[in-house]
Amino acid sequence: MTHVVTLNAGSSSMKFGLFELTDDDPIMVCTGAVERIGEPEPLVKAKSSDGSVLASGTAGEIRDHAAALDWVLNLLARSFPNSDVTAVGHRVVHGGPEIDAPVPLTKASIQELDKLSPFAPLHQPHNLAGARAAMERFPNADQIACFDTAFHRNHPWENDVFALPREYYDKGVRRYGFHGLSYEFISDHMAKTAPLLHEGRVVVAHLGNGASMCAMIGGRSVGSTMGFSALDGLPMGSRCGQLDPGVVLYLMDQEGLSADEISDLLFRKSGLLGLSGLSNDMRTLEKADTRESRQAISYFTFRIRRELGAMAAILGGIDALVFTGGIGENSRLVRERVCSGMGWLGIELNPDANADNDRIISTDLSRVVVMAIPTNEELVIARAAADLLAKRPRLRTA
Ligand SMILES: Nc1ncnc2c1ncn2[C@@H]1O[C@H](COP(=O)(O)OP(=O)(O)O)[C@@H](O)[C@H]1O
Ligand SMILES: CC(=O)OP(=O)(O)O
Ligand SMILES: [Mg+2]
Repeated sequence: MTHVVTLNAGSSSMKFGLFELTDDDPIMVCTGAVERIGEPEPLVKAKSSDGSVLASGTAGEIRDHAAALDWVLNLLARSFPNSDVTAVGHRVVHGGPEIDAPVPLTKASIQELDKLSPFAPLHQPHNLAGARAAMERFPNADQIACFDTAFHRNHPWENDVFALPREYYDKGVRRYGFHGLSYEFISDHMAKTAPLLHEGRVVVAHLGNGASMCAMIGGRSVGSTMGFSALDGLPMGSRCGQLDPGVVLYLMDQEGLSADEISDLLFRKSGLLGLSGLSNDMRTLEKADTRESRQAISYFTFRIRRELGAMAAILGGIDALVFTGGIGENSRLVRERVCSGMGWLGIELNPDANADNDRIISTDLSRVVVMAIPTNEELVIARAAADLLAKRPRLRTA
């Protein structure tokens, strides 16, 4: 039996999976995550497909993504010493303007992708560090990259450009869009479980530590709230979301901040963390219930409603709204706040279903079907690895 390891480094977490390759869909053997990386009480969890818990609770210090990766690889080696890992699939956040499908990784292609790190400093370096570490740890395995940007690559031109002189577009200053693996999972899942809705106009809100929304028609992206970098659109755990570029000029001219300082401010100190002065973590904010944490949540849900209205306008109405990501899958409060006052759009939330975290959380009479679907980026990565291996049994070139 052969296996695929999947690595998915988010901005605050490292998710992973071990999948058995079969002639059909890869079968999950184990999944888990290290969460709250770099915070005082990081969380670890891992369970195998038979339900047995391999790790759970708070871990000792996990200072950064490298330490998280060590933890993951040690757990896999300890718990599944006989697994035959033929491929490691990596979530790579940025693939640039051309790549619209998974690709095999080599040392040279990793170096090329590293050039995109400034566009996604919270992710790309960790994604590529994971690939380099996996090459050392699994020297005989193929390394495969699956890109967050790929799902959006065929979206319309209007959603691909900024109104800058055209030379910048040619240099790659475009609206890429992210969270594509999550959107692909939701699109596939809906195609199988709700084919009529899948054919229609769907808005997916991926609300995690990073957050974005995607407008889809027939399961394809036609718009994303995220743009050139993973900063734009919704406010996030520690990222500002949409910002008047004049603010950046002010920070440079009047406050004398350097590019590095502005980057640190916008990526790491803003969003829910900046507004609450407390935490980037929605669980902490919901519990804290201070004025600032309430305001941070209000701004978050306000911006989601605003973007939902904008997406409904470009789609000509919506048939389904899907919540996913750590907050979307779990926070009843956020879902309730987003849906309240959206009756004009045909959204009617069922409070009991929402409280129970059901799959469908709208009423039977709601014109828009509202759903909460756990995403599974790991499965999308494992499927891509399995497909590439099936097409070209020996991928590794360097
Ligand atoms: N039960 C819960 N209630 C509210 N928020 C939750 C819950 N579980 C997880 N979250 C939130 O989900 C976010 C992390 O989402 P996740 O998708 O795992 O992040 P990442 O972007 O790092 O992949 C955090 O803000 C966390 O507080
Ligand atoms: C692109 C992005 O923001 O990813 P994450 O939500 O995993 O931080
Ligand atoms: Mg994530």
